Amino acid sequence: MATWQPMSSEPLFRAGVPICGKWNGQRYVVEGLLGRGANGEVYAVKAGSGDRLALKVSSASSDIALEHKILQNLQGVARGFDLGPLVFDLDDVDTKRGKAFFYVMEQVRGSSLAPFLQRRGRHWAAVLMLQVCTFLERLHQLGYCFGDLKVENCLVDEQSGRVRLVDFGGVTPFGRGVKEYTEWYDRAWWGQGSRRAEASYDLFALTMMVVALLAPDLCQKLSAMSTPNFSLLLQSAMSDPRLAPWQELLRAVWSGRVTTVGRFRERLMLLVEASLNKERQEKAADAPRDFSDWLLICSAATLVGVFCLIFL
Ligand SMILES: Nc1ncnc2c1ncn2[C@@H]1O[C@H](COP(=O)(O)OP(=O)(O)OP(=O)(O)O)[C@@H](O)[C@H]1O
Repeated sequence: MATWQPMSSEPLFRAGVPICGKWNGQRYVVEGLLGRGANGEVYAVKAGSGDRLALKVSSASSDIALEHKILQNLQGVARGFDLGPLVFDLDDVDTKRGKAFFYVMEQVRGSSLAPFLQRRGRHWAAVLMLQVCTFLERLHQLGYCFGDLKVENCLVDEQSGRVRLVDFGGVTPFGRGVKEYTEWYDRAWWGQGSRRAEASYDLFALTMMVVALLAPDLCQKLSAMSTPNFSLLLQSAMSDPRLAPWQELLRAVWSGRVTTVGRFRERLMLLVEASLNKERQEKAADAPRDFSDWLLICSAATLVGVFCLIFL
C-alpha cells in the first residue's frame, strides 16, 4: 500500500474513527484533532483500556520512530522528572488514503500561551518562562538541547498554570547539529551563531519566545521580511515599551553575556517577583478572585520558593 500524502487540508482521521495498529494490534478511537504541524497531525484518542491519550501520525516513518525513541530515552534518564509526555505504542496503520505511521503518548492538557496571557495578564509571561527554564536546565544537565523550542510547542494548564512541552522531534544530543527548527527561533537564521546543539541555542530561542508572546505584531512583521534583519530586531525590541522589563535580559543573551539557562533564570527571578507583587496589588483591591486565580498564584509562588531553596 502506498504511503499517505498529507497534501490536502483535510485531516487524516475524523472523530469516531477506529485506528488499529498493524503490528501491535492496539486499538484507539479518535476523539478529535489536537493540532497539526509540518511533520504530522496529533489526535486525542481513547485507548481500549479507556485511557485518553494523544496519537501523532505522519507520513514519515523515520521521523515518527525517531521521536518515539527520543521520548523513550528521556523517560529512561529522567528519573521521576517530567521531561516530556509519557510514550507508549509505535505502529503503522492502513487508511483509505494510504499507509501512515504513528506513536501514542500521554495527552498533555492545556491551552496555548498567548490566549492564557490575554486572560491572566501579560505579567504572567515571567512565570511561564521560569517554568520553561526549569525544564531546559534539566534537559541540558542530561546533555540534550531541545532544538525546536517555540511558543507553539508549549501548553499551559489553565487551572494550575503549569507549562508542559510537546514535540520532541528536535531534541538533539549536545555537540550535534540541530535538525528540526523554526526560523524565527533559530539563531543561525538570524546570523547569530551556529545550529550546533548547545545550551545557548535553546536560550536564544527562549528570548525569541518572549518577543513572540509580548510583541506578536513585531514578530509577524520581522518574520515576513524576505531576509532576516537582526539589527532591526534589536532596535525594535529595545524601543518597544511592551518589552521594557525584559530589555536588559534580552540584550544580555543577544550580546553573548548570558549563555546558560541558569544565568538567565537567576535574572528572570527578579521579573517573577515583580509579577507576583503586581498580581497581589492588582487583585487585592478587586472583588474576591476565583479559585483558579489563587491556584495560579500559589503554583507560581511555590516555584519561586523551590528555586530559592535549591539554587540560592
Ligand atoms: N502530547 C500531546 N498532547 C496534547 N497536544 C499535543 C501533544 N502533542 C502535540 N500536541 C498538539 O499538536 C500540535 C502539533 O504537534 P507537533 O508540534 O508535535 O507537530 P509537528 O508536525 O511536529 O509540528 P512542527 O511543525 O512544529 O514540527 C502541538 O502544537 C500541540 O498543540
